[in-house]
Amino acid sequence: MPRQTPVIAPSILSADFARLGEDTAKVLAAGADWVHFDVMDNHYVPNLTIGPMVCEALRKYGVTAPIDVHLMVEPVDALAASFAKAGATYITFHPEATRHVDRSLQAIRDAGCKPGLVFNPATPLEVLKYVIDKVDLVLLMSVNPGFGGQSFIPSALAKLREARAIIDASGREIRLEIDGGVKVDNIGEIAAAGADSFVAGSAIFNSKDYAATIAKMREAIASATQG
Ligand SMILES: O=C(CO)[C@H](O)[C@H](O)COP(=O)(O)O
Repeated sequence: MPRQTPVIAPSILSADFARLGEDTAKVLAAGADWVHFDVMDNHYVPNLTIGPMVCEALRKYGVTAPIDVHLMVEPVDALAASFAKAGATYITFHPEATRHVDRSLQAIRDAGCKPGLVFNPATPLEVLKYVIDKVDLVLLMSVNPGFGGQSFIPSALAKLREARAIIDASGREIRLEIDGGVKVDNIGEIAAAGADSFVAGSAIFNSKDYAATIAKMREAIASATQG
């Protein structure tokens, strides 16, 4: 199956929360494809961020791009349902944060969203083989979740190759996303390892020129994967 068109998904965890609508619109106007929306509950991860009301507010502000909600919460189901109502496009969660992974995935699809699973750096991909027909997105964490601005964990490259083989063998169109420490200077090797969707927070929002940074990321992906 041909590789899906690369997607750049800036993590608004690194945006200016005092001007979230404006900063989100600015990064989309600069060429970003999706909005990556990190939800932290100070329980599953040691940090606290934003919930469904903020997702709904971004929709009301005029954001029409896909909103890629990454739930770092436990339990999962009630918040996933609220995010579906709030305008989420993708909703991903960590398999260890829910008792019934298959049921949680199905509930997200039944609510009209695209479901996905997220794997921490030391979490094996084993569960994927049982639910591969129910996921539209596989997200590999290349940092331990909870904070932006951490360094990329190199073992994520081998795990990307492993996930890519599982996805290709499924014959389904499933996106393979990477999150954590993604920068202009490593995004090429990350793409070559099999990722097609790239979350980047600090690399984009801490740069002076969002458009130039996103363009450099796209160039690095293209030169690492074409030919
Ligand atoms: O989920 C996350 C942390 O849990 C963030 O999306 C991720 O770390 C992105 O930030 P950066 O690109 O700065 O590493």
